[in-house]
Amino acid sequence: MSVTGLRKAYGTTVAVADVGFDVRAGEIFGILGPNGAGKTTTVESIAGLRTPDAGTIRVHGLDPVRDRAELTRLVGVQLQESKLQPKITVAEALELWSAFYADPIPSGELASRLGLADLLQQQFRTLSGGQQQRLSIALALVGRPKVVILDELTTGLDPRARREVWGLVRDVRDTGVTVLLVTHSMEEAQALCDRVAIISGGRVRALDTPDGLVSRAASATVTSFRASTTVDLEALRKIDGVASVRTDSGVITVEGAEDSALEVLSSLAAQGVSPSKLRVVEGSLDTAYLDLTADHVLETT
Ligand SMILES: Nc1ncnc2c1ncn2[C@@H]1O[C@H](COP(=O)(O)OP(=O)(O)OP(=O)(O)O)[C@@H](O)[C@H]1O
Repeated sequence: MSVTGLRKAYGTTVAVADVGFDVRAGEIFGILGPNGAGKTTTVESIAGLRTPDAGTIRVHGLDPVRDRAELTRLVGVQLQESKLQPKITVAEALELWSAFYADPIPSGELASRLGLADLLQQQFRTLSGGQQQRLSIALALVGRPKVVILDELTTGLDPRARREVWGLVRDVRDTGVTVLLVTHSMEEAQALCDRVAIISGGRVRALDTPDGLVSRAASATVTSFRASTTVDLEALRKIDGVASVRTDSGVITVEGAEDSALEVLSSLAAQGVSPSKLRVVEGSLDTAYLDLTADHVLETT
C-alpha cells in the first residue's frame, strides 16, 4: 500500500497537508499523532470513505476512489467508535456482515477465533467494551480482507482487555493480513507496531520502527542519580547531546542522546562526584513523540 502527497481540506481547515508513506504487506503499521492531526482523514481516504483533494493512494494496485467496489472486498474497516444497533445480537451482526461478501469466513469459525463463541446470542448493548471491540475486529475480518484498518481500537478499555485485543491484532497479522492501526497511545504503538508514522499538523514528522524513533529522539537515554556533594548542573547541560537536566527531590535526571550516559558519568568523575542510585534507562516512545510533535498546528488555506 502506498500513499503519496495526500491532501484534504475541509473549508479552510487543512486536515491533511501532505502525507506520504508505504506500508509493507503483512506488517502492523501504526499512525500515531495528537487529536486533530489528520489520522482519521488519512485512513478513511485509504478506505475510500473520503475523497482526497490531491495525492495518490494505491492499495494492492487499486485506487480507493476509482476502484471503490473492488477495494471494499480487499479492505476491512473498523472505524472509530463504530456502534451497532443496541439490540442486535453477536450472531445477527456476523450474519449481516457475511451477506456482503462472496466468500465470508463462516460465523462460527470467526466467533471462536475472536473469543465470541459463548456470546453469540447476547445483544450488542450488553457486551463489555472489550467484547464490543472483539466483535468490531470480527466484522472487519468477515470478508477475508488483505488489509484491515483499525481506528482507536483500544480507547477506553482496561489494561487486561487492551492486552487481549493486542493479542488478537498480532494473530491477524500472523495470518498474513496487513494492519493499519490509528492510535493515540504510545504504549500501544510500542507494543504492537512494526513501524510507526508520527503525524502532526497534517504531515508525517517521522517514520521508523518504535525503537528507531526512540533512539532518534533528543531524549533517547535517561540517566538519573543522587549525589551527596554539589553537582555542577551547568557542566552537564553543556555536554554534547544532552537535551535536559532537572532535579526533583534530590534526584538529578539527565535526558540526552543515546551515548550521553557515558559522558555524564565522566563529567561527574571529573567533578569528583560519586553518584548513588544510578539508573540508565532507554527513553520511551512517549518522550520521542513529544519531541517530534511539538508545536505543529494545522494550516489553513
Ligand atoms: N468531516 C469533516 N468536516 C470538517 N472538518 C473535519 C471533518 N473531519 C475532520 N475535520 C477536521 O480536520 C482535522 C483533522 O481531523 P482528523 O479527524 O482527520 O484528525 P485525527 O488525527 O483523526 O484526530 P483525533 O485523534 O481527534 O480523532 C480536524 O481539525 C478536524 O476538526
